[in-house]
Amino acid sequence: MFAARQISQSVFGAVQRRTFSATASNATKVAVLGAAGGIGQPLSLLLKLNPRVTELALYDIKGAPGVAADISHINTKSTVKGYEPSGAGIKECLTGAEIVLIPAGVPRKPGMTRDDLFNTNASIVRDLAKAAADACPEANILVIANPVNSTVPITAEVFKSKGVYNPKRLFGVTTLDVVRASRFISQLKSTDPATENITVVGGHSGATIVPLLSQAGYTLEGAERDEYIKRVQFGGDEVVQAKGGAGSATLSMAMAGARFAESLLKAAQGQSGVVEPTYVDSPLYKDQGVTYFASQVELGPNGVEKIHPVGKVSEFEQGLLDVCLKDLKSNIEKGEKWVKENMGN
Ligand SMILES: NC(=O)C1=CN([C@@H]2O[C@H](COP(=O)(O)OP(=O)(O)OC[C@H]3O[C@@H](n4cnc5c(N)ncnc54)[C@H](O)[C@@H]3O)[C@@H](O)[C@H]2O)C=CC1
Ligand SMILES: O=C([O-])CC(=O)C(=O)O
Repeated sequence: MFAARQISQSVFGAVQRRTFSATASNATKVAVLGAAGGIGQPLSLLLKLNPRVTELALYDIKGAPGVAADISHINTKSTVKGYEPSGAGIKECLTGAEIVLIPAGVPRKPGMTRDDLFNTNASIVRDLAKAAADACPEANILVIANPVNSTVPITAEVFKSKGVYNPKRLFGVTTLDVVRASRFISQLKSTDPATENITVVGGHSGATIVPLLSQAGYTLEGAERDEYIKRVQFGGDEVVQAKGGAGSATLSMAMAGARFAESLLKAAQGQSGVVEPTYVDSPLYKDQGVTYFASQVELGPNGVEKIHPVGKVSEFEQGLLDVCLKDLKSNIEKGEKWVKENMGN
């Protein structure tokens, strides 16, 4: 238990570290769909180290029992079980889950945009969302699979079609953008990255990722500003290039996913004031036809507790937001249109 506490403290961000408690008060089942993948494996590892998780259910079309057997030897209290499409399958994996993380889907190769993944990942997410809507309609669903701007609306439409949609329980995981924005500013300003917490709003691809440096009291100018914004917006591409065809960010994403899950668990277990930026069904720009938007969201026992407004932004940031909203609207509409035409059985 001591080791778990130390590792958890070192992997989660500043907000988590200030408030971290190692006491698991509730029985909490967490499911990972796509658990044998590049993100799924380290994410499952980090969840095994989280004392708030009491049962870990790992599903993949291949390899999950092996990952589960491996992780189950770690000396923390939670139980771990792997599931494949055959046998007990996804239904048993999901039944009773409080949190379902979905990193299942193909990653990018150099030269691709996240939207290029749509054709493959839309149907994967749709089918997993159907399984979750049937087996654990009240769970918190955390969508990691790209393109997040579209896969979240797809998930929502599936839940709506089954009459179990609760907008407070559906989250697009954009935590990695916050992690990057915080890390990259710390490199420019020589600060401790663990104490930075840059708000990032919008969505999760290129120009839809809008870091709000002004809200952290920072002003960058000229080329330095442009390079910073580009690095945050295209941080994913930096990793895709460096991996040279072997995939996209997995380890930093696992950390980001585990951080978001930890925030939800803390809020579910009664801690107040837990705030994370996340891409949710949001009223903020509905009047402009943008029905999902990432902003600071206070989490609570019912999922989304309060969606904070974007707040004061600089003129430059307003320009970024205008571009973001245009792209986001078309990403959302694409997902909704596709799933309505391809809902299947
Ligand atoms: N939201 C974010 O910030 C980020 C999202 N991503 C996205 O996460 C996704 C996964 O990335 P990686 O783990 O690197 O890919 P990966 O290819 O290493 O792993 C994906 C896993 O999903 C499994 N899978 C495929 N279809 C499935 C199905 N129907 N049911 C269950 N499992 C299924 C595969 O067998 C594989 O194990 C990609 O779409 C990627 O773009 C990646 C990084 C950051
Ligand atoms: O870039 C990608 O394709 C994976 C991703 O979403 C990220 O690293 O932010």
